[in-house]
Amino acid sequence: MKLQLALDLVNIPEALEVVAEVQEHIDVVEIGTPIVINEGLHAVKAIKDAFPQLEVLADLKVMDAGGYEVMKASEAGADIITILGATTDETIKGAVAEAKKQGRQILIDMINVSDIAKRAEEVDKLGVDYICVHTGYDLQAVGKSSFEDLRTIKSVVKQAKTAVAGGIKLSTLPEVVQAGPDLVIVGGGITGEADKKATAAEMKKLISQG
Ligand SMILES: O=C([C@H](O)CO)[C@H](O)[C@H](O)COP(=O)(O)O
Repeated sequence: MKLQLALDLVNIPEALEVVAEVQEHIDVVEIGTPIVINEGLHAVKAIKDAFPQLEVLADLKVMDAGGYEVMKASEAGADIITILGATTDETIKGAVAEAKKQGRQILIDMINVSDIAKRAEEVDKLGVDYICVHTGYDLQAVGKSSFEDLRTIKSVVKQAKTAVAGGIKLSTLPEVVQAGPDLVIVGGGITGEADKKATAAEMKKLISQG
């Protein structure tokens, strides 16, 4: 089980500072959608250049032009690129083909997919690397979480690795770890803490024990 730090509400210098603080306790750094919108793929390159030992995920949430977007993110140094589960199979197939060519991985973000079990079974057959259940900021704000959806994908996905994101904190991590995802994604649960390093270390410890 790996720990991914999601960086969303920072610029490139702030992102570099946070990763420097917690780098020994994380496996993957996510350049979140807001950073990509604000800074472009330069943010992916800046983190990969500074921390080549860490995997970098570009959270592009691609909805169209799958092959092209994966090619550009790969050029910037992304190891993993996100594609929306809500898009067409054609977009996902294009992304998977390009990722294989470039030696990169595809994570399917199931945000706002209504029938999680059905769509997870479908995308699992398209050769994707990860299927991720995700409660976005706007639904977190009205009290939703992804824990039930994680159990759902764990019961239907046969090929891909599973991931979970959305509002995970140190206090809720044990429940997540118990469900056994391959990748746990945490943003505000680390970046919102006064001692980011200690929080990431404690999370990594819980994950290693799980
Ligand atoms: O993907 C994300 C969100 O849609 C904003 O881009 C976040 O990276 C993801 O939700 C993890 O962050 P937290 O919810 O703060 O843990």
